[in-house]
Amino acid sequence: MLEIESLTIHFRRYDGLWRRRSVAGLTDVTLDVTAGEVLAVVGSSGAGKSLLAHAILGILPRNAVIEGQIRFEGVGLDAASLRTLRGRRIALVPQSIAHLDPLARVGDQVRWAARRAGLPRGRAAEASAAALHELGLHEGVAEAYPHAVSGGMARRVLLATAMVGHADLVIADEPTDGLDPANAALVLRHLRGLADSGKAVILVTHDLVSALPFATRVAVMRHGALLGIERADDFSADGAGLRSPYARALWRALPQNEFAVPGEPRDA
Ligand SMILES: Nc1ncnc2c1ncn2[C@@H]1O[C@H](COP(=O)(O)OP(=O)(O)OP(=O)(O)O)[C@@H](O)[C@H]1O
Ligand code: NI
Repeated sequence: MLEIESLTIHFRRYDGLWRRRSVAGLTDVTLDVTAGEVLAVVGSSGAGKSLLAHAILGILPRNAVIEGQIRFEGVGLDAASLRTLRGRRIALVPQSIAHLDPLARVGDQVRWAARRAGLPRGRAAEASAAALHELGLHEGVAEAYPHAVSGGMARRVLLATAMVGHADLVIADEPTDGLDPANAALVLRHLRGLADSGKAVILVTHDLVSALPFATRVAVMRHGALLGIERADDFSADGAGLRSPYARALWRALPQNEFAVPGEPRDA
């Protein structure tokens, strides 16, 4: 469904008045996402995960210089194609709950997302109520302003705005940040459900362990580069099935795995 080929992003910056400098963001990232799968994109802070998400949606800042190809169902993504795809066939769950409009009731915001996705007025109201309900948010929540809902609820509202238009590709940027384990699992179950119903999901997260039960494949990023794409199932036992040495090291270093590595000293 989505193909990214040799995506490189850098940022132009001015040092003082005259000197221009270029700061690397992403380097030569190639990956694809197919219908029916959850691709988890993992990496520590600053790895470039959000940049990747924003590049797909075409919402990078003006000083970003982009090279490479991004194709959605074979069509190159550019400003024109994105205008029709964004919010309709490709949806974003943004990383920060600050992206809710503080001056609008949350139910209205979900309804607007449905309208933007092309649903007629009546259907949009219905779909928005259904999406909120499905995520365990009762009717009172729809009437509330963002400041009056908890962080966990706000996260689910953001997920509802992305789900309501039945986009084919949902990009969720840290959708479980700040959620307790039960709510995090609820959100991840929903994303998995989208994939199981034939959509494609990109799940950006720094929490590999929580994502694994719901992911099909895992793309491991570090310092703006893609270090490998692994099958989620290969993150098991001592990780011998993992192809990238970094992914293997990452897996073996997890606290719960420290005894699972046969024949290796624990502090190696
Ligand atoms: N507008 C910009 N100008 C210059 N550099 C930027 C800009 N936006 C992002 N970067 C840099 O790109 C790198 C990757 O940032 P990104 O937000 O993608 O990281 P991330 O993996 O999403 O991290 P986190 O887990 O903290 O959200 C960072 O080093 C960041 O400073
Ligand atoms: Ni991020």
